[in-house]
Amino acid sequence: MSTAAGSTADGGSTPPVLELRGATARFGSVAALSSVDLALRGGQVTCLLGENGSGKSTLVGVLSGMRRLSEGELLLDGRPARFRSPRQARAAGIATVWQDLAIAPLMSVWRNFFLGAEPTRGPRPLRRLDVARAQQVTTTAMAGVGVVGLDPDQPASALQAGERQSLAIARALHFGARVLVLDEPTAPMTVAQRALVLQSVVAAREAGLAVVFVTHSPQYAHLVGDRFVLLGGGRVAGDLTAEDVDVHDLTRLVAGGDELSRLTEALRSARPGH
Ligand SMILES: Nc1ncnc2c1ncn2[C@@H]1O[C@H](COP(=O)(O)OP(=O)(O)OP(=O)(O)O)[C@@H](O)[C@H]1O
Repeated sequence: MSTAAGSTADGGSTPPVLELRGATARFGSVAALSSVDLALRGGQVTCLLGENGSGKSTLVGVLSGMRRLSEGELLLDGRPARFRSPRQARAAGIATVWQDLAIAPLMSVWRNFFLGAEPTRGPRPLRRLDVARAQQVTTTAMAGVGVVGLDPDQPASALQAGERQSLAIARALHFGARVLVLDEPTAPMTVAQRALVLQSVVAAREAGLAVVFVTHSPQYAHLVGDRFVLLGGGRVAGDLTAEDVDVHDLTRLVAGGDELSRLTEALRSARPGH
């Protein structure tokens, strides 16, 4: 439970890449998020857990440029940032893998990987697509997140759910994202497919990205998470590190909000520097 000297209450010693301070997002009179503080650091997997309606999707929307804050701020590298669209967030290095991830099913896997950013070769007026290189880059990038032996030329519709997520994560890594926001699909996945997704999450952490993993499963969260942020009613109901809780405790805490708030408070006051 102890933290290294100089570390902060959320378990990190490096400055956050992306941070929310007092983030509030309203839909009319409903506050989907209320005064949320969240610091996301490179090389750390932050799992976002909470019941249906607790504000997870709204938080993902805020981080990814889909939703504006009603109050509070979003900081990128310590400076206030305002994303007017997902495109702007992407350009700032925030890659989001949506629950209902869209792919172009009839296009090949490598086409889906590059989506308009394909490598070219030859001098300018005659420049053409470097298909062989695009295929090789796709194969290597997919192997990097644990999908080996893939035919990059097959239609993307042949990919299974977990492989599609891996494709999006491999893409984010290849194109230099600094933050990966992964909104886990609610549709059932086989254990093997889920394992692939978790492997991709680990690959992203190892590449130094700040990863936000939104999941309904404390068990899967505990396998890869460094930190667990539990939302309840749009507020942060718990903020724990992997050192604070084992998987059994985490499962129990996700199911019982009151106990969780008490534990989080107790841990916070026990941490050095508090
Ligand atoms: N477009 C909207 N208009 C009005 N209220 C909304 C809208 N989107 C979300 N809300 C409300 O905001 C709150 C948080 O919803 P949100 O979808 O962020 O939760 P969630 O944790 O992602 O839930 P789920 O796990 O079901 O996706 C809920 O009370 C929800 O009803």
